[in-house]
Amino acid sequence: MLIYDILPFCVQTQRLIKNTSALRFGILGAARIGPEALFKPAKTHPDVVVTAVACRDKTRGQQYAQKHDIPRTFSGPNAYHGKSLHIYAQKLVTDPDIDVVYIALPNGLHFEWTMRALEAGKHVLVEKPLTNTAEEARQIFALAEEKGLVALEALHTVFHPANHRVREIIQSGELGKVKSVVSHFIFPRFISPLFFEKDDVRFHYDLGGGSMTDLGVYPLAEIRFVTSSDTVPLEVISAKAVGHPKDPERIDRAMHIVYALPNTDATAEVNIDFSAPGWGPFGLLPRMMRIDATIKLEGGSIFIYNFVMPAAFHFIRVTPKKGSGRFEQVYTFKGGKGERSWSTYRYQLEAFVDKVRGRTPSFWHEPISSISELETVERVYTKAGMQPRPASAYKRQG
Ligand SMILES: NC(=O)C1=CN([C@@H]2O[C@H](COP(=O)(O)OP(=O)(O)OC[C@H]3O[C@@H](n4cnc5c(N)ncnc54)[C@H](OP(=O)(O)O)[C@@H]3O)[C@@H](O)[C@H]2O)C=CC1
Ligand SMILES: O=C1OC[C@@H](O)[C@H](O)[C@H]1O
Repeated sequence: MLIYDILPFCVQTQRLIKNTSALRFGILGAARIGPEALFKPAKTHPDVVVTAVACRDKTRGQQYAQKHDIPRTFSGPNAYHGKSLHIYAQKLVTDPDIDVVYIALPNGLHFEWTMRALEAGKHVLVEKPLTNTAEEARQIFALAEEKGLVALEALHTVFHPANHRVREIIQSGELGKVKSVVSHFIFPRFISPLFFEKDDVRFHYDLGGGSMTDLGVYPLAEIRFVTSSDTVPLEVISAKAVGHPKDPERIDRAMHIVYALPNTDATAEVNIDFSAPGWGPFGLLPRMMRIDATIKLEGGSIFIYNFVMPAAFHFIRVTPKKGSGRFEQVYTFKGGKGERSWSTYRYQLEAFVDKVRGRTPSFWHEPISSISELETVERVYTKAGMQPRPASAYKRQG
């Protein structure tokens, strides 16, 4: 089970009549994230159909396709690795009946398969983090631009109106300048095995695992987005990693990071953990699951609870130093597209399709934001005394 499996997004499952020329998406990997990030949102988008999945294992691929109503399966052993063995994934990305490739593979494979899809002339929606290195991200956006294709890192949270509302409150100036931010994304140890597999892709260095690449990109994106500092890498003042038992030297189970926000003396502190131990005598008292951010400003504070899955439930508490506070919950944009039931992924899909269709999306997660996010991730690992995630061996073709 993963965190999104427990969310009540079922309201999104009503069926629509699709456009006859709807964009045909193919997913690489019979991935756990597929249903929440693409299949459910696609059900309410008239211009999206999911038509194919590539999977290493034939039986599992077929079961996945059947379960999620995906008409075509490309599968066979070792679909993603080796010179000739990647044939099934390559068949999907080069298939003339696919318009968009959705890359839901482990992080360390994102670069190669995004490049292969772009080389084949396909638009690409890539799971977060876009790549293992900032240089790889630059290559992706350069190729996408050269080919006139859309490539988007699926950093879905920044598409949701709740996070836009926090940014709007800060930008309005009602509470003055930002002084500090503190953010958490923490899974307590007692429930961690429910969300992460024993041998999870997140715990493999060669696959780009680690708490910073997996969990850390969310608080990082939130901090940068709400403080409008998402076009430059953040300076990392300090970063302390706790090693994961599977590979303690290279994989971080937890990270404590302090960033400097640009053009100000404000700092942002982040705590992330795949499996936070209990506290108190013998660590017997369990910790709470935490997904929140507190922004302190000159004139008060803003707290957002659940900036990662705000469609399930969230609240924004605004506490001015003078006067009374308030709570807000924001599920739609005023006068914009969207519905109460739309998840972060659904808003993201709307924007992605708008972009592919040549319309201006109401919001876009720009290439510069992805590149500078990855520069920051590299800085965090270096500061923490760990090797940044390894670059892919894949070289652009042609
Ligand atoms: N946007 C979001 O909210 C979320 C995003 N993610 C991101 O999505 C991506 C996939 O995560 P998730 O769905 O949890 O992952 P899964 O564990 O489901 O793995 C995804 C796919 O990767 C392939 N795979 C697994 N292990 C290996 C391996 N050792 N070598 C090569 N391929 C392998 C499998 O392909 P096959 O089916 O062919 O066996 C699998 O289907 C990650 O980048 C993650 O960061 C994840 C969760 C939430
Ligand atoms: O949304 C998420 O929550 C849990 C993580 O492990 C996952 O990769 C992430 O995207």
